[in-house]
Amino acid sequence: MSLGMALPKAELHLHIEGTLEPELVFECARRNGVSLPFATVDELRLRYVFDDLQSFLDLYYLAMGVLRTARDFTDMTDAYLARAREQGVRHAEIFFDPQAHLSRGVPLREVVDGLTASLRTSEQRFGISTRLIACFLRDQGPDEAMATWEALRPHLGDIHGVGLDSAEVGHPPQDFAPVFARAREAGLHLVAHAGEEGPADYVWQALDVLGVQRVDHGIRAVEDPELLRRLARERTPLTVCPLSNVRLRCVPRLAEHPLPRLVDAGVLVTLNSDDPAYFGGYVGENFAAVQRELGFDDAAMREFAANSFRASFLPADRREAYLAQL
Ligand code: HPA
Ligand SMILES: [Zn+2]
Repeated sequence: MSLGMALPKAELHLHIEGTLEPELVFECARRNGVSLPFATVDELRLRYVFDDLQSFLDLYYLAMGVLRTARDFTDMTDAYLARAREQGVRHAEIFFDPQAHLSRGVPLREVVDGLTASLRTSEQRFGISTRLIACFLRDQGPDEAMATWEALRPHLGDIHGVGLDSAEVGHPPQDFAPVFARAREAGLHLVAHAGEEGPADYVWQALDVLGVQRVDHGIRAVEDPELLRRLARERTPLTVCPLSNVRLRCVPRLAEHPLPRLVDAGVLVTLNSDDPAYFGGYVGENFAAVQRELGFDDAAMREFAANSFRASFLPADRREAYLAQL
């Protein structure tokens, strides 16, 4: 097994709905009586070629339409944890998209119960500690985000943070200042996707207006030297997803990924899979691809793994215990 696969690591940028493999899409469709616009698993897999973020999101929201019951969410999460364990994951901070299910008439109780039924015993079964982060769909606007926040309130015992995802361009972080302020007052951790397809200015807004503790993606920060200095000085982590960036054509090829420039600027970078069922690899495969294509040495790969624990929302003593394993 390659070093990248074997290294103990935390995964901090993982959409649980993006772990839905085609086989489970068909299994859930069958048991829920949902009809699909593809005949076979292979036909679905052939669609996994994307021009940009939106073309991916169209298929991502379509496929997750088969998730109807708590059991579906439990099975999907169990399958992710089993795959993640094989790739060295010891801790996972997992995103889910409440609005993508509420809008289809699936009660939030069903979603959260299904996810937590798996996560509650993830340490015993898979040796993976977990946290759950609810993301607002930025393209559905700030009012719907606030309504979603209200719907989430009865579930806050199971939710550790909020994030911001979906179609980025034209939906700047600053629009979501009120709902992030509520989450902050409730003591939640704050993250946001910014600088994936959107400009470096969205990263500034995520930091200054939303007050996020980590930036998801953030790769377009390389276009702004002042922003790089800020991220490095404040040790604000970026959760970079290399295979995702190539598949969604944010970066033409892995060999041209801005990762080395981010590292050289002193930014605390982590490596993650984003939507591994769709982007050709789980987190260990992202580590392996980065080492192969960008020529990082073993010490640099260990540093990415160490960063994943440093950037986690675990308490300091648990972070230190994980770091001691590296
Ligand atoms: O990479 C992503 N970007 C934005 N929204 C998303 N939702 C799932 N994956 C993504
Ligand atoms: Zn993402």
